[in-house]
Amino acid sequence: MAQMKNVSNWKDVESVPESYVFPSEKRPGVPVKMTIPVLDFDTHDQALLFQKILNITQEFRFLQVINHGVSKELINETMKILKEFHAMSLEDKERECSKDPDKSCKFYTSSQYYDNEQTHNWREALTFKCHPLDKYVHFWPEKPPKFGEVVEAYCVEMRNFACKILEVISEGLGLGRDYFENEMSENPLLTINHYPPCPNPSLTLGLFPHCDPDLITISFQDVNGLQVFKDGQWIDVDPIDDSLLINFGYVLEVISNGKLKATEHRVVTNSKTSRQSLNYLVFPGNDVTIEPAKSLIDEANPPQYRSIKCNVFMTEYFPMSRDRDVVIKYLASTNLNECLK
Ligand SMILES: O=C(O)CCC(=O)C(=O)O
Ligand SMILES: [Fe+2]
Repeated sequence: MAQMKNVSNWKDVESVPESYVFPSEKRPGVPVKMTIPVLDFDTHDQALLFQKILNITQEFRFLQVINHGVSKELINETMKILKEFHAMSLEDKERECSKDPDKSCKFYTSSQYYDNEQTHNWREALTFKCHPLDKYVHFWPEKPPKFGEVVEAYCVEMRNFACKILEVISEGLGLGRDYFENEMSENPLLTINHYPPCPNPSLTLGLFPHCDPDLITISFQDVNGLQVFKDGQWIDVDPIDDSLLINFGYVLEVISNGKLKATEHRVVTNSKTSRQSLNYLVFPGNDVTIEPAKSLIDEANPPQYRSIKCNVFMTEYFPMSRDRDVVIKYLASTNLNECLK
């Protein structure tokens, strides 16, 4: 059965297995092309930077950032080592990711809820906690050689960049410089998605539509496939060289009381080449209460979302339908049973 799950072993499969065929209304269709403006991060004018972030995300939902300060060589090396990881045998990958009984490092096909999915995603993923590094690195894969060295350096750079952009956002929202420091961003996760070539991309999705359940996600992709939902249409987010992509998650939407909305996105497959994305997801600590920031609330701006403990949201988000309307209703409502139906 494990072999059946592993799409990367399906190089010789000529047709898509039935459990990976999405119902017709959810299939990719024809995407719309649109150029997402580029955000140059190399500036000292933080207020202007925030204004640009607001303008771009309100219209295009994703930020495409250049001059982000993360070394191009390090990104390339990280991509290379992770491609080597994904090229290993299923047995090796599973063994390398099973060192922590608390599962801070996992390898899986489709999603972590494979057995409960109606349709599977055409992907496999490696995900692990990465802060503080010395708490988690010994649970990471040790193969291929240099995995730890390269990925540790990448996580340090990602954390630096995440702190910078969160500082711009918190200042811009009027929350002060350090609102997202410490426990608000203490639980980052690196997820590496691998999407093997698919014999019939018109029937499948690499990843179903969803918004991330975090503060922000910083991603790198070298092959097209990511799409964003905008004004009722799916738009291709084609990467430009060396840029990092940023999207907002539900936690930021709640804290900003809806000023910064979580971005609905999905991934389509292709028949020619495999695709890999590096995704650095910034989560608060488990015990943090997620709620609209008090300073953003007054009579004219009542809270749009309720207070919820981060670990409660995470436990209930993953088994929930990923439909944005369902999750928003859950976050806005006080009646849990009603939402989880
Ligand atoms: O693979 C991608 O480009 C996006 C991945 C993604 O959306 C996720 O892992 O949450
Ligand atoms: Fe995502």
